[in-house]
Amino acid sequence: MSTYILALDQGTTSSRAALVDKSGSIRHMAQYEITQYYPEAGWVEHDPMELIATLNQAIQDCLEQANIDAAEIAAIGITNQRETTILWDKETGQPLGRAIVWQSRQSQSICTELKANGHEPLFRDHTGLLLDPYFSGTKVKWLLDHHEGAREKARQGKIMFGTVDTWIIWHLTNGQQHITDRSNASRTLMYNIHTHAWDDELLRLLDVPAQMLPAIRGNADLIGSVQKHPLLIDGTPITGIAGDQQAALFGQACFQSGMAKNTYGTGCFLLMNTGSTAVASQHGLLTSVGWELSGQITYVLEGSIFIAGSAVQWLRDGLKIIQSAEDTNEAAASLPSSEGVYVVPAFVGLGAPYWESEVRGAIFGLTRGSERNHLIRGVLESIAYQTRDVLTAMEADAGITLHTLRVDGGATANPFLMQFQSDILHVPVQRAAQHETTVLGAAYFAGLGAGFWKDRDELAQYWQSSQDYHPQMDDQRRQSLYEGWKRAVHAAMSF
Ligand SMILES: Nc1ncnc2c1ncn2[C@@H]1O[C@H](COP(=O)(O)OP(=O)(O)O)[C@@H](O)[C@H]1O
Ligand SMILES: O=P(O)(O)OC[C@H](O)CO
Repeated sequence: MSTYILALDQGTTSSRAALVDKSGSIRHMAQYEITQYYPEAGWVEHDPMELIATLNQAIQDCLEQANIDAAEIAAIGITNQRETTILWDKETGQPLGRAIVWQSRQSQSICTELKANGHEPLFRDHTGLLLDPYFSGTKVKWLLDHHEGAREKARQGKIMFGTVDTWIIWHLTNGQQHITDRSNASRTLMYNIHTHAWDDELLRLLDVPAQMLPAIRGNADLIGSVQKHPLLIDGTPITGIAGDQQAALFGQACFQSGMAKNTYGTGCFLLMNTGSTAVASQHGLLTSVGWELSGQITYVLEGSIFIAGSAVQWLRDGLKIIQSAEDTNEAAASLPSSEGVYVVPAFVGLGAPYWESEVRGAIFGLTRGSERNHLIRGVLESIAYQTRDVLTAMEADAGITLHTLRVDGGATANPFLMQFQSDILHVPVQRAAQHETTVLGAAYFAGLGAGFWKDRDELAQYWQSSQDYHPQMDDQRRQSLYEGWKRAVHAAMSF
């Protein structure tokens, strides 16, 4: 009997596998950390083989915990860190070096040159993105430029490109399927969000051969089936894929236009469902595909914040002023305010809505009385302020006012941060009862594709809030705190 959907989430810091049952609950989950490589300043890389090995370990643990046979898996759903770029040899399956991670800046000079040649408006119009090293396109070009003969081999169809979803599917299907989905494709800088195909004009500018690109599918399509996998049964269907932020939006049941979620992990990713309209941002946000279901495209507006929870990790591992991320709650709450201290955590530049890749982090407002807790509080507040920057831009772009923000991700475990977030936005914040909304979203896509669940209405019933935070701060204080943040950001940018 098929009792579970197996959902795989290959993220920036870890690989997870989860078994989700008919009631939409995660029954078992396992997680393995992956190694981060920093070969040069601003570069971040992963070992593609380790991504697969850790996923397999997680699958094995999950099956053991559940004490089930792999035959009980009805279908598989995949979600992944987006934009991260892998090239591999079609014959041997060997990757060309490491995966270039979304945070990595090694293709900055390619972006600068394309911008200098006036190409940014074209990229922006066709892809909904910007010329920033964040996205896959310039990473692919960089890899082809740095591996001798790779471009020619790619032209001959011997080298393949994939984001992490594509790489996982290649492995699950024993090299039978070279496929991505629209949500991942729409983060590559090579996909046209209006024609819904790879864009030849952009491929020419990037000098990327079309032969190396995967086929594109809808999010709950039958993508392929498992072949010769050490843990899974041959023929198990793969019926869902989505980039992790779109999967989290889906897992949060934000199915209606105007609904939004924010995920507080390594970075923060605020996504709003804009329905069938691709809203072109005038305020530094990105337009991407949320999902395609039954041939219907849903678009999203996205604000990508590069540093959020990773600034908390910096307090722990860099400054060593906390033992664990949880310590930040008590430290911040012990003060009546940050007393004018602002931390701008622009460690890898600033993403939305500023897109300033050269700016670096700064601390403002220190006095002789400033101490550890001010810094900790400043870091947590910076997460909330950056979210307000993005939400303000989003409301202006979409022409709507948000009534509630659904939240998920590791840092939502911090009550101080969640209350401050609600205060600074002046919007209620609802923490999802199922915290693992990303993996859940992948399961939902796969389950819809496999007929495990009937429709989105059924899934919407499973959503619950575990905690609601309501705004308590008076308008004047909110305004003056936020104005201080804006001054701090602009001072950092002009440094
Ligand atoms: N109680 C907490 N307060 C603040 N930040 C936290 C807390 N718990 C975890 N975090 C932060 O959340 C992040 C982990 O969240 P997670 O959703 O697992 O991220 P990712 O999916 O990006 O790996 C870490 O950067 C960590 O510093
Ligand atoms: O793996 P996460 O959760 O840090 O998400 C990474 C994003 O997909 C990058 O765009």
